[in-house]
Amino acid sequence: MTKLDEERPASFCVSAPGKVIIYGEHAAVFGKPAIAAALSLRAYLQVTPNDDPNTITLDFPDIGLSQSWNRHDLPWEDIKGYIQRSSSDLKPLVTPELIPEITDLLSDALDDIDNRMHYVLCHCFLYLYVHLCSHDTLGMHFTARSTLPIGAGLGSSASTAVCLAASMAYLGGHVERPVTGLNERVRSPHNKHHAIISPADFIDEWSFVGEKCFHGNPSGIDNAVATHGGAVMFQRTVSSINPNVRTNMRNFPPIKLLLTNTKVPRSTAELVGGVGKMNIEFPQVSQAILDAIGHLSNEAYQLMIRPGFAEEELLILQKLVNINHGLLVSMGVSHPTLEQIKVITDTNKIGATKLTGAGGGGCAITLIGSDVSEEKIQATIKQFEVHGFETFETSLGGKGVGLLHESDVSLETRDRVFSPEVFQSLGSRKEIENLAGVDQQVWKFW
Ligand SMILES: Nc1ncnc2c1ncn2[C@@H]1O[C@H](COP(=O)(O)OP(=O)(O)O)[C@@H](O)[C@H]1O
Ligand SMILES: C[C@@](O)(CCOP(=O)(O)O)CC(=O)O
Ligand SMILES: [Mg+2]
Repeated sequence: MTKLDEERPASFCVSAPGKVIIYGEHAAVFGKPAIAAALSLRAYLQVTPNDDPNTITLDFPDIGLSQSWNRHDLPWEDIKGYIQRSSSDLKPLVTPELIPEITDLLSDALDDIDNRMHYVLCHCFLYLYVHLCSHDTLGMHFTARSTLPIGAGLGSSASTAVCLAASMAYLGGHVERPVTGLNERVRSPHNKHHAIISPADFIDEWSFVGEKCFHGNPSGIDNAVATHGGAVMFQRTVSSINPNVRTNMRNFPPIKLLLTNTKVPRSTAELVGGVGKMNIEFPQVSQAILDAIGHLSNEAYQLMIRPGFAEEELLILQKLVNINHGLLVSMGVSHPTLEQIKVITDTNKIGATKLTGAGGGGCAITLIGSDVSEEKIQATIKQFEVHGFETFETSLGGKGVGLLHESDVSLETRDRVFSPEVFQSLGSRKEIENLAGVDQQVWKFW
């Protein structure tokens, strides 16, 4: 082995799922409980060494972004004084708000970016990079692909933030490689009473910072699901002292969901901002709506964990879906296309529909009735297609953040799996899943 080989950092890929919020979006931002589950649609981030170890390269073809920086041009010295570190192990600490001085110091590196979406992504990348990596981290090539629709309410921002946080936490030496395979149980459950944070919680915390870069005031539910996977009941703690409450729902009931994308673009930041305005304009009205959503999430949770979940529970869950949608409409976050989906599913009597995620376009979910025939569902999907809507087939409750290390991939396929060019050129969702996934069994999960 030559000296150069020894110094060459290893290639790896990280991946995190999107999510579907079943009850409680928007209210989650204000500390009300919400229920969400991981999707099988995921974001993938390939990280490979650059030929020039001084260059940091980003290729995010899903949004048409190619960007690079010389690592020596980042203002490491000026930023150093603003980064807070743990006194015990010197790991960087998340702060309740983004540090404006750091954002300001990064503005030179972002100067030449005039596309808003590119700017937000690059700011998020650099903000996490200067905290989690260092001047000495060799320049890598970060290439991202997602099988999730972007800006459609399925948490693409959070799964991207989780991939960025996980890759940098690993590069920066803050977390070890995961060791748990796809079908294995976590070998050494983290002791909650132990002072040291688990790798998954470290990634969760830093991806929350990434979500803040994407949309200002996130609740944390999306990045929690993208990190930990499965299905959760989540409640943000509005005081900064207590941690958020995240209850895993291991026995998530076998509910059948139809996930339909209106394909109307919208921005979570704007929709969350709109609800914030309503809260200031009509505080009592707004509070009553948010409280009502919190109550219905609690009711739904009790039903979902009831042993012997059956028809009776499903019917009540459907009623709660309808109430939840009505409350979201009253908050001004629906869209005529989402109402069209609701009219079609109600007319066809296939189930109860609500918007999911931030709304304003994006996706709706339909909780399908137990007696609805497959023919009826297919006829409804055809009707959606006429309106230009797209229906996704996806399963709920999958794995959270994972890592595929080059040493886990055979020598014959390694060059292909870790080639940025090949990764960027992949066409279909299946191609992305298969190449980045190789054999799914090889991935390890934190
Ligand atoms: N694959 C991706 N490549 C680059 N940026 C992405 C990707 N996925 C998500 N993003 C970022 O997330 C933003 C969308 O987030 P958001 O408005 O919260 O919608 P959602 O999270 O529902 O998809 C995009 O504008 C982009 O900045
Ligand atoms: C509206 C909200 O509840 C969910 C936003 O989800 P998405 O970005 O639309 O996938 C905001 C949040 O909880 O951070
Ligand atoms: Mg988002």
